Amino acid sequence: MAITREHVLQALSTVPVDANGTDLVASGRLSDVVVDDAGRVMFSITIEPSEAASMERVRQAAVTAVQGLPAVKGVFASLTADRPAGVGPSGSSPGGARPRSAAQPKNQRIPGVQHVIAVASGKGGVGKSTTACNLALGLKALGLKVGLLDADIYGPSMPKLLGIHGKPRLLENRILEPMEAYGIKVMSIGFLVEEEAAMIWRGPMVMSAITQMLREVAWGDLDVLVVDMPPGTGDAQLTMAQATPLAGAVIVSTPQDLALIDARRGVSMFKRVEIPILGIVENMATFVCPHCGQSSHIFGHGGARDEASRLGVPFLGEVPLNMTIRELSDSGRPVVVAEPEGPHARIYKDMAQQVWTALAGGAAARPAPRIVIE
Ligand SMILES: Nc1ncnc2c1ncn2[C@@H]1O[C@H](COP(=O)(O)OP(=O)(O)OP(=O)(O)O)[C@@H](O)[C@H]1O
Repeated sequence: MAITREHVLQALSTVPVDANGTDLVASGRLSDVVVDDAGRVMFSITIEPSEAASMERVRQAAVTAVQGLPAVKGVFASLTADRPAGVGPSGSSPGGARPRSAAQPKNQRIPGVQHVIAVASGKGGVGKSTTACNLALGLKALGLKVGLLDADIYGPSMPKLLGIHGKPRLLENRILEPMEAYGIKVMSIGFLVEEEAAMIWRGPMVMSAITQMLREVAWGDLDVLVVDMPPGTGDAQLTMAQATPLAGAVIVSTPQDLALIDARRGVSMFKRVEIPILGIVENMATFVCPHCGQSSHIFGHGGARDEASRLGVPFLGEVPLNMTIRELSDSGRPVVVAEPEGPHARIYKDMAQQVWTALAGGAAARPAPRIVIE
């Protein structure tokens, strides 16, 4: 018998949330309950930030209750807290103070993971996921142990980019085993929910889903965990910044003015939460005609380099607009592994080297202190 929403609600109505015995469904804290065709169940529980610890027990009880239903193949439940007062829609808070929600784990390290870096963009479609994936493989090519977390909940692309099929295994204590491709460990919401269901992950649910994917996955020992962020500069990015000690962020932009304005916003958002900018990448910089070999600058050229220098952050390189990059990505064989000695792989490997040098030096983008001899 297929599992339905009603079955799930019935199970959740047996879970008490307070000493008076109010049940989860009656408490009004339950989000919409989503059940997909494969029998996986998703929901979130709304809490006050101060209730994070006590309500975690309720979340676990809710998971247990739903898991006990026949035909349930998986449960993804999260606690969500409203934005703290004073934090605007783009995540800004008056006076530039670092906004925090007590519902999120605060900057705890992920055991075994040396450095977590974010790959971000101010807007969608600029090639952030392509860059994150090839940068991760470039780091791997340096001999490092690398993980890749696809936190782009709105449009997870790593399963396709890396040609990964199947579902991650559930280990003990609700911990997921990451998938593997080309020698890197990979986790994506795309492994857990169908594409259409991913679109349901909105607003506060996104925050909690990201922290779960960071912490409830057996990453093991990693030198670098690369996180492909959702595009934009909103809550999900701020959650990320707050949930884990990010060693730095790489910002991807195309050379267009509008993309650059968004990239600038991305840089300032990370700076506001004191996360070093590892550098800016210009993607789709030049178009080399496959027929005549002539280069043209469809979106303009050099804008990101200029912007990086204006903002005082490193410029990590420019990736041309190239059909091979696109075709290989579409077929699940990223260019760094498909053509490891080719010119495009070289660009990503150089990028990886610069990022690793900054990380290993511990300096990231922090300016060295100025020594004044008097
Ligand atoms: N340098 C490039 N040359 C050619 N095609 C590219 C390049 N970079 C990315 N693409 C293609 O552009 C499309 C968007 O890229 P990608 O998914 O990496 O962008 P994104 O910024 O992560 O998008 P979203 O925010 O929508 O997830 C993909 O089809 C990808 O193959």
